[in-house]
Amino acid sequence: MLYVAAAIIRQNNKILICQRASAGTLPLLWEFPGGKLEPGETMEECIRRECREELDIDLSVMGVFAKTRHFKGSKGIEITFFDSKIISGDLRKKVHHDLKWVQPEELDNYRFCPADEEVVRRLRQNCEERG
Ligand SMILES: Nc1nc2c([nH]c(=O)n2[C@H]2C[C@H](O)[C@@H](COP(=O)(O)OP(=O)(O)OP(=O)(O)O)O2)c(=O)[nH]1
Repeated sequence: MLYVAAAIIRQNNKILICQRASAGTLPLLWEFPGGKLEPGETMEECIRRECREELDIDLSVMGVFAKTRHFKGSKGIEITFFDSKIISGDLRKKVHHDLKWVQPEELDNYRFCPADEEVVRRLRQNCEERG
């Protein structure tokens, strides 16, 4: 199982989404910022490290929004999505192809990694329920 932490970062009713690089795994698909857990760190440490490394921002982690598992053949990925806020830093695109702040109802316009589909659906539903 591959363990990944990802951040749901909200600001002014928008959510930060990131487009993966054109080279490498899942090219140009959209994702929530984050990455793979390294030995010896907690999931919270992982998400804060990845956001510092990839976006130059410091996060405050509020809680777990969702934990999902996705399988492709025998390979499994478990992603812990954290509700988070930016506490310092100016967002900078260091490794991604593109970054965007989008409203939940706009999420459908972007092609996300297959493992993110459930969370995208939940984010959309939450906004519909609030009307
Ligand atoms: N950060 C992030 N990764 C995701 C999401 N959905 C999803 O399937 N992934 C996958 C893509 C990667 O295989 C892995 C995260 O790895 P990473 O970001 O640290 O490293 P990477 O792009 O170099 O990944 P890889 O090429 O080694 O697979 O999780 C998501 O929403 N956010």
